[in-house]
Amino acid sequence: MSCVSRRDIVAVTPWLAPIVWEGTFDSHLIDNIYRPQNITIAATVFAVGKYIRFLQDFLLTAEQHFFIGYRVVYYVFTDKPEEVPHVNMANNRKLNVVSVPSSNRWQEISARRMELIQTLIEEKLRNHADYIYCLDVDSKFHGPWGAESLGHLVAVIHPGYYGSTRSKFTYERRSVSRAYIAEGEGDFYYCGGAFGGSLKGVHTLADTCRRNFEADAAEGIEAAWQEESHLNRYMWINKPTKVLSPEYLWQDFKPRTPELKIIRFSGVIKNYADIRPNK
Ligand SMILES: CC(=O)N[C@H]1[C@@H](OP(=O)(O)OP(=O)(O)OC[C@H]2O[C@@H](n3ccc(=O)[nH]c3=O)[C@H](O)[C@@H]2O)O[C@H](CO)[C@H](O)[C@@H]1O
Ligand SMILES: [Mn+2]
Repeated sequence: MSCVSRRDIVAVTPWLAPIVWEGTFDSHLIDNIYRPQNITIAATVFAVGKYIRFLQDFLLTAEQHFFIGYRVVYYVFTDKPEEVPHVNMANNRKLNVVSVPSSNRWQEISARRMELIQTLIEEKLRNHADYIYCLDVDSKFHGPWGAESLGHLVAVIHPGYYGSTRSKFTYERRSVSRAYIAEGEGDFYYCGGAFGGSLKGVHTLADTCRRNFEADAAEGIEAAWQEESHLNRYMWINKPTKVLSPEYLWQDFKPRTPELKIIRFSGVIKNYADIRPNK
């Protein structure tokens, strides 16, 4: 077995879900389990407004690293379907474009993803995909992201907070919000930029987050980090069955720490003033 044990990281949660780090799994063995199952992986990515500029690198690098050897279907949500770049793909991989309206607020674009993901699962994915990952477009793949990440409900630890104590997590702290997490509660701070799981697992997550987001909005409340706050609340109540380490969503501006043996996916450095409709 090629896997070596690691003593510098925690590889299991207190509810006994694996925390996936390089060196804790044998991808050959995992592929031997999943390849014969002939599964399809859906990946959603939103490229609305100026974020269309990130799509080409996202797709090119995904074609090098994301579930290579598996059937993959990308769903690109955009208001600029004519600007979706052409990227050559292996014949078991394809891309579908879904037209969506733009918005003047980036917060709304980001948050509305939950509703669109829910609808996609209901209307298009049932019987056509087994697992789904929902990913930020302003990011690139740098290393393999494969079947070791599969699970019913999968969350990624936010790279900004994996070494912090709970009191530093930027959860929604106002009890009026449905994303509220009280002081002293919460497990990890998860990122909104990458999550996934089985269709059923993600459908329930998206449906719940969307309802809570809308109920908040009807009362004039927007959680501190929009859908990311609602996702964190959801994952606190409904524990993820697999947790991915920050290898699965790093940030290019962050210096690498010794625990990080590989970067699989990472957010590019962006000039917010230049790309967001409102700042
Ligand atoms: C790494 C990470 O976890 N990032 C999260 C973080 O900030 P980020 O700064 O990463 O948010 P962001 O600006 O990347 O927006 C999230 C995503 O929404 C889409 N988008 C956004 C604006 C726009 O004009 N057009 C467009 O297409 C695009 O796919 C983008 O990747 O907090 C946000 C809170 O709302 C989301 O939870 C992000 O996922
Ligand atoms: Mn982002």
